Amino acid sequence: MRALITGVSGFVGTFLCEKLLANNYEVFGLSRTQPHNKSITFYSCDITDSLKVEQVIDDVRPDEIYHLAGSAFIPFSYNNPSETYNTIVNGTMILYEALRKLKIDAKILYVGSAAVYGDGKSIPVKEEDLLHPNNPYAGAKACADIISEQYVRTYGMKIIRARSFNHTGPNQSSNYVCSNFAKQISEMEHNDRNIIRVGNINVKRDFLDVRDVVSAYYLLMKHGKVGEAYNVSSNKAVAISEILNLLISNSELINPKIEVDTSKLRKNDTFVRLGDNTKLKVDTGWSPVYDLNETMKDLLHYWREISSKL
Ligand SMILES: C[C@H]1O[C@H](OP(=O)(O)OP(=O)(O)OC[C@H]2O[C@@H](n3cnc4c(=O)[nH]c(N)nc43)[C@H](O)[C@@H]2O)[C@@H](O)[C@@H](O)C1=O
Repeated sequence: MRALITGVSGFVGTFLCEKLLANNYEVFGLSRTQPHNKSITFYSCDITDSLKVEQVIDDVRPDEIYHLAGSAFIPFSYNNPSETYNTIVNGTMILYEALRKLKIDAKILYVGSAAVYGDGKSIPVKEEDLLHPNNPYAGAKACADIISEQYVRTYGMKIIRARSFNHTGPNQSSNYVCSNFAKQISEMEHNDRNIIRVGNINVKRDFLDVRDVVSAYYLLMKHGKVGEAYNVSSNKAVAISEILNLLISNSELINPKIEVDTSKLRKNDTFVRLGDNTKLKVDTGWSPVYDLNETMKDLLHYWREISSKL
């Protein structure tokens, strides 16, 4: 089986690559930056470069495509809406058009985001709920989600949509909340600083371990229904303050000070993001195996290794 991962060098792409290799796939990857795994065939390519994307698809002729490429950090999108829409919306169109033009009938997992729901009316949100994007990233993901459905209905392309909720784990960029706190804490274990800088820690998020997320993508590709959207979520909402407490309780810190850094506060931050994962479980048999405390321990371990080398 030949699988192409767009955005292969990113946080999730790296874990997905390992998962597919472990399942005897021939893995091909496309990204702007070099991948961690050297045993794949890698193409240095920007997803918005239509000519190059077409060449890659023609060369690889994949059976499966996991479409992960595109920026994922919501605050970046506030100041860079055009770039965000370009990589996510245009990038998705370029991929689908290359496949259509070359008549390649690959199965595709479009990796979208739960951010598309915004502050939805129902909690937990279900796939049939309306999309209410409240930032450029969420708007772009909503557009690409709709384009994906349209390409199934119009051209019969075999696209399954994932709507992924927050995820974390070792190797994640410190842009994201869990990784940011774990990094600060691991550094504080080695220096005299006693203040953790935070944004809004009253909001609630539905977190999965990245390793459970890639298992969901693997199973969705196998058993997900073409044309359908699936929440990839834990079904549990946790306050960011609870995440912080969990990390502190697994650390050597005693009563660190928590200080709000106003530059980390966001306009229109979604208050509660919680997803119903029944459809994913029923259609694919997926079930998460990592509990949040285990994930936080692994994340702390990852940052301690880095801090100890500084
Ligand atoms: C589903 C969705 O999930 C992710 O988007 P996100 O929810 O914005 O993720 P995050 O880790 O940046 O923030 C989570 C929450 O935590 C609050 N928060 C408090 N204090 C800090 C803090 O110090 N840093 C950060 N980053 N956030 C903080 C922050 O205000 C926000 O409410 C992406 O993967 C995205 O690609 C995606 O698709």
